[in-house]
Amino acid sequence: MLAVKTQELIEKKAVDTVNPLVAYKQVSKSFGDIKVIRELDFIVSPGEKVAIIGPSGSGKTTLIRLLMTLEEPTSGVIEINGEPLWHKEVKGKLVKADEKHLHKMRGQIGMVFQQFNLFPHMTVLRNCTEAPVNVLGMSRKEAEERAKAMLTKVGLGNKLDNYPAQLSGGQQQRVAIARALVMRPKVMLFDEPTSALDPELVGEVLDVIREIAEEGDMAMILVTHEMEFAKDVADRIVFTDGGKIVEQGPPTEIFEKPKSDRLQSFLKRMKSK
Ligand SMILES: Nc1ncnc2c1ncn2[C@@H]1O[C@H](COP(=O)(O)OP(=O)(O)OP(=O)(O)O)[C@@H](O)[C@H]1O
Repeated sequence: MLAVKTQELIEKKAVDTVNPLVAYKQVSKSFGDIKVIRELDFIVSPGEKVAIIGPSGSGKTTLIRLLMTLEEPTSGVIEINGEPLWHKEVKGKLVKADEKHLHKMRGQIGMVFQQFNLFPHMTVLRNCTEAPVNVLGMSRKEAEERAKAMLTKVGLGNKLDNYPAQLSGGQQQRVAIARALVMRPKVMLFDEPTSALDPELVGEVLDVIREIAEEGDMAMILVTHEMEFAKDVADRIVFTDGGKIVEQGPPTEIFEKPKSDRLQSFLKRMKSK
């Protein structure tokens, strides 16, 4: 049986929106004694593009690792399309989810990390077909067709048979983006996707992300230190500090009329960098 609080949170409607794609309800995450995320409520609508900004250590990466099921909340509930990520119903009772449930939920999410995490011994094409074949059960033929289309979309249709080591960092990150897209996720998570790149390679990766964002239907949650990019791409900017959302709103409000002292001084520091 679940704790009463968890049960109540699952039953509680997410604030502010009728059918959120993603809902964090009172989510906290601690590592030992350190509370990194604090009773956080956060929603993302279908197709919405959200950029998360905030000082180093404010919990941005942890926030999206929780959705990717790479971390488990210490308390609170996360839902995708109204279905709890870490809990499932068995015979009318909510219980802790098993690996099968997590696997199914994870199938709706794509993630692109700072490091590209490609398999070095596999070709570019193979890197993009392993998960759809092994995780989604897609036929290899369909996976290859879809992978080729996604690799072409990110400008790498001519690199199918190359190995990661033969590509630049920017190209490797574009493979990682194509690999996530092949899975047809409902939401794509980007964790500082350009921070491991040489400065001259940042633009090509941002351009690809921008293009995907403009296509529209997939939601995106993007952790970034690139303020101009966040302004361009996001429908909403979320400013986190101390494991909480301090302020959020459309880019024009957040960047041009920041309300809180903490956001004002963060933006000042970012400008002077
Ligand atoms: N697995 C872990 N074990 C212990 N502490 C962790 C772990 N993961 C994160 N932390 C701590 O949690 C805090 C928040 O980390 P997180 O990476 O989420 O912040 P961030 O806002 O993404 O930072 P940055 O902008 O520097 O990437 C940091 O103090 C970090 O050291």
